[in-house]
Amino acid sequence: MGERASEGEAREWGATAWRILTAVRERSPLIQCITNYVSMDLMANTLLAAGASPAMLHCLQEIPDFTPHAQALCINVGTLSPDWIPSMKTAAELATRLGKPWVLDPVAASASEFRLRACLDLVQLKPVVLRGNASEILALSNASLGPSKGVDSSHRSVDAVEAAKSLAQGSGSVIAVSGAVDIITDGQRVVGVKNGVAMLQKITAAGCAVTALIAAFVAVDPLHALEATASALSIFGLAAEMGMDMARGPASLRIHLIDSLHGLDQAAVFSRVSITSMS
Ligand SMILES: Nc1ncnc2c1ncn2[C@@H]1O[C@H](COP(=O)(O)OP(=O)(O)O)[C@@H](O)[C@H]1O
Ligand SMILES: Cc1ncsc1CCOP(=O)(O)O
Ligand SMILES: [Mg+2]
Repeated sequence: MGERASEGEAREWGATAWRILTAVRERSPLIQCITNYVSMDLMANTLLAAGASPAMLHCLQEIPDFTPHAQALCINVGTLSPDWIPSMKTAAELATRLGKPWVLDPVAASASEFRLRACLDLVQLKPVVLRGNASEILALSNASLGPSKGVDSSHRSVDAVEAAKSLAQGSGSVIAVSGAVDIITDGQRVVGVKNGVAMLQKITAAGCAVTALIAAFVAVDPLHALEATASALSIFGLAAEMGMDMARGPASLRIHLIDSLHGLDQAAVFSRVSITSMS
């Protein structure tokens, strides 16, 4: 796989990421999040810092009234229990029926048969994008439980490229595998994102937060889900890189990441977005 971006390609990706971030800031899309208890705060603050409008609504009775008003939906199974599943499925079905993009985060998909089954059922409901770590993508692609470290990955993203392509081809979703290099594929094209810092792994719900950011980016550019996904991962990683310059550890990185995302300017995006075609 050739991974060197030409200068022209790098410039184009910078322009794409900036265009989509600007659209999020200008249009402030409403993002409905059905997400785990751990992630609610960081996810909502990440969306706000990017310019989007978060709503953490997961009550089944509210979905028919509320989901039609959202520009995108983010479903995350992190603290799953059986009573959450009807809300997730109803919202996903409604979003798909209304032509609204929805995004799935299959947290700890390989932790149990119950969770794996729920994630595979949700994949059937056609998320526009599915973002997980390498262990989660491998479990879904093989439809089997693997070695599980719970919510953290025990695999490298680069070792899940073929699994991601096969899952994308089987599901019709764009698949993103996060890690040191984020891999994004629609089953044909493969793109890599190098922005980010290793210390993100020490902030709980960093993955959940970037999945919600993907939902915001896809909300304003639903026809280019792969580009929107790569851009969101790159912008989040870049905010982390800039936040890291001021951070003293994971707790302060969490704060500086949000500040950097809020303040991100065109010069930084054009010069530091690192997205390359890998196929
Ligand atoms: N080793 C790393 N170096 C740089 N960025 C990383 C690294 N590992 C994860 N990230 C970034 O951290 C964020 C969360 O990814 P990840 O830790 O894989 O998700 P999860 O928390 O769901 O397991 C992503 O933006 C990803 O790019
Ligand atoms: C620790 C934990 N336990 C259940 S959900 C959750 C948060 C996981 O967040 P992420 O996948 O972004 O690390
Ligand atoms: Mg996760």
